[in-house]
Parts: sequence; C-alpha cells; structure tokens
Amino acid sequence: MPNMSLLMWNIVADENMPLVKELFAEFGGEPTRIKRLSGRCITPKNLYNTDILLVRSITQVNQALLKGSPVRFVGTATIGTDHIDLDYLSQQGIEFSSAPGSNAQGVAEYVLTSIAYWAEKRNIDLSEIKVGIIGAGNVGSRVAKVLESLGIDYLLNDPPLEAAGDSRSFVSLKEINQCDVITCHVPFLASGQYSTYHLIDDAFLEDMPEYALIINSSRGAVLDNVAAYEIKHAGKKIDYTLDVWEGEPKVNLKLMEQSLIATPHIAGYSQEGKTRGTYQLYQALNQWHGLENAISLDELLPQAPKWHWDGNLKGLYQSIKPYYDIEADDHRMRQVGANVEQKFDLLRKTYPQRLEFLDTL
Ligand SMILES: NC(=O)C1=CN([C@@H]2O[C@H](COP(=O)(O)OP(=O)(O)OC[C@H]3O[C@@H](n4cnc5c(N)ncnc54)[C@H](O)[C@@H]3O)[C@@H](O)[C@H]2O)C=CC1
Ligand SMILES: O=C(O)C(=O)[C@H](O)COP(=O)(O)O
Repeated sequence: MPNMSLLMWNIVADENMPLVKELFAEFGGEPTRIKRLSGRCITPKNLYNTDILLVRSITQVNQALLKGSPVRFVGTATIGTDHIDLDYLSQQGIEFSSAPGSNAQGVAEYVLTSIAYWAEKRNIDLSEIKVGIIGAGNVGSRVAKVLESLGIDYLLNDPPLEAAGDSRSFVSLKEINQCDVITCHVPFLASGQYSTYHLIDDAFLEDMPEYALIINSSRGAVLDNVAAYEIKHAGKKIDYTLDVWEGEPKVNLKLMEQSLIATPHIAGYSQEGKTRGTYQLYQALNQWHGLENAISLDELLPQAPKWHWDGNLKGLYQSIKPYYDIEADDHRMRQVGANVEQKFDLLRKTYPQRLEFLDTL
C-alpha cells in the first residue's frame, strides 16, 4: 500500500510516452512533479527522489538503475517486459505494471499489410497460402482473427498455452516450419523450457520451403540475424519482413538490405496503441492508490476512418495502402542507410501518425 501521507508525487517518464501530462499532472487531487527524460539516458542520479518511474522498451530497469532510489512504482507502456528485472522489483516490493495487449492491433495490422505486400510483389494467391503463427497470446490471436476474417488459412504454435490446456488447436514448430508465411509473436525468453532465443535458427531456416516469408515483429533475438543473412546470401529464396533487430539500436545492415520490408521497431506504433499503453499505466497507478479513473480512455482515443474490404484478396495490398503505407515506413529506415544505428531512436521518435484501420477489436 502506498504512503497516503505523501503530498506530491515525483514522476520520471520517458520523453516519448504520449499523454503523460494529461494523465499524470495531478494525482489524487494533488499536483505531481513530472520529469521527462530520454529512455536510454535514465540513470540512478535521475531517480534520487523519484516515486514513480514510467518507461518504454529501451530502458533497462534493474538493480543497477533502482538501487538506493525511493521508486515504489514502475510502469512500462509496452507489452514486452524483457527490459525489466521483474524478480528484483518483486524482491524490493516495488509495484509493477505493463500494458498487455495495448498495441496488439497495431502489430496485427503491420503483419497483415506485410503479407499483402509480399503477395503482391511475389504474385502469390493469398487464398492458397498457410500462415504459421508462433505465439498465440494477445498479438498472435489478433493476427489469427484478422486472417480468419479475410479467409486466409493459418496454424497456431504455442507450447506453453497448449500445456496449460488452451482449447484451440495447436501444431508443432516442425509443422509451422512448412508454412508459406511464418510470423513470430513470442516474448523474448533468454532461457528455460520455452526459451525463444534464436527460436528461428539456421536449422529452421534450412528446412523452410523456398519462397516463404518470415515476419519478425516480436524481439530481435528470436530470429538468428546472422543465420538469416547467411542463408539468403547463400542463395535460398526467402523473404523477410523485419521490425525488430538483434542488438537494437544496432541493425545488421546486410540483413536490412536483403529484407523485403525493414522497419525500426514500430509495428505496434499506432496512435491508439500508444494511447492505450499510457492509459493502462494510469489505470494501474489509480488502482494501486485506490483511486477511480477520472479520465476515460474514450476521451483520448482518436476517431479513425475504417477500411472497407471488397472481398477481393487479389487487390488486398492496394486497398490497404491508403490506410497504412508500409512502404513509406520501410523507405524511412532504408534512407538513413549506414547511419541506422545512430538514427534508430530518432526514426522512432519522429514516427508519423498512424491510425488503426481494421474494425476487429
Ligand atoms: N514490434 C513491436 O512493436 C511490438 C512487439 N511486441 C512483442 O511481441 C511479443 C508478444 O506479444 P503478446 O502477444 O502481446 O504477448 P502475450 O504474452 O500475450 O503472448 C505471447 C505468447 O507467446 C507464447 N510463447 C512463449 N514462449 C513460446 C515459445 N517458445 N514458443 C511458442 N510460443 C511461446 C506464450 O505462451 C504466449 O501465449 C511481446 O512480448 C513483445 O516482445 C509486442 C508489441 C509491439
Ligand atoms: O509493446 C512492446 O512490447 C513494444 O515492443 C513496443 O511497442 C515498443 O515501443 P517502445 O516502448 O520502444 O516505444
């Protein structure tokens, strides 16, 4: 339980998190002090009097950052939590919240658009393909729902959910390996029974059929980036849509050049996804403090024009393009060329407004 006698909360928040002022300028009827910092530059010195720390995926939150600070609440406006030492937070009794599902729709739309683009480029009939979805949580399920609504076939792989008795039908990774499109939606798990480190490795790539597409919008190290480059360099006909990179902000430039679509970790960057991310932290903080939400999510969400599909899979990409131009995202990244490591954060910070176009929520 927080100290209710504390009159003014000190908040440090990532400078790229929207709506922080609107949602956190006042808390429990009292004003707060908010400091905005670049996510990669938050140091222990910045936190000496901080009660609440609000981050995104680029801030490593661990003992090295928090030791000796008064931080009592950590929130990340992201789905992934691999940048947070959850054991340390729990040992220290620090309250924690992430934003599960917040940007799942944005990622699903990124995946659909990638598939549509690939089909147009390679002259592929989408009614004849099978998409293999690895990880059937919030994002993977959303991708499945979108594909189903368009009549595109898919298979699901998720050993943890299967073991837990999820009633959907799952297949092995071996079976996924033979799909025409493989899309990864797993968390980054460095070790353990369900480790996802290099889940897509050289053996997996070797066994895949030619002319397949791999989409990675989960975490960079789920795909062995060196193996991916080498197998294509050696002549295998395979396509990549890559939003995440091993060792970001570093990017394997040769792999970027080979990719059909290359983007700087923006798959989930819809306006709505970012809004939901911050809002979920606001809800969590209110709940922790026993307060009602004074602001509703609906007040903050933009009204976006929705896409109407004519039922023709053949023209899918051209009909999506006015709503989401993934080639423009690819172009922004490619045009910085060899400077991509230096520009990676800037590309993300200055990402143009993107609205969700599918009515599948
Ligand atoms: N590129 C981007 O902008 C974004 C990337 N992400 C990434 O996507 C990941 C997935 O997001 P959600 O679906 O919301 O997470 P989630 O936690 O809802 O689902 C992840 C699923 O992966 C499954 N899984 C775990 N280990 C597995 C393994 N070895 N093989 C197959 N399945 C496994 C889990 O059982 C779970 O069902 C996040 O952890 C994050 O890293 C999420 C949002 C945006
Ligand atoms: O939610 C996640 O997980 C993500 O990967 C985020 O969408 C990444 O965005 P930032 O937190 O790095 O802005």
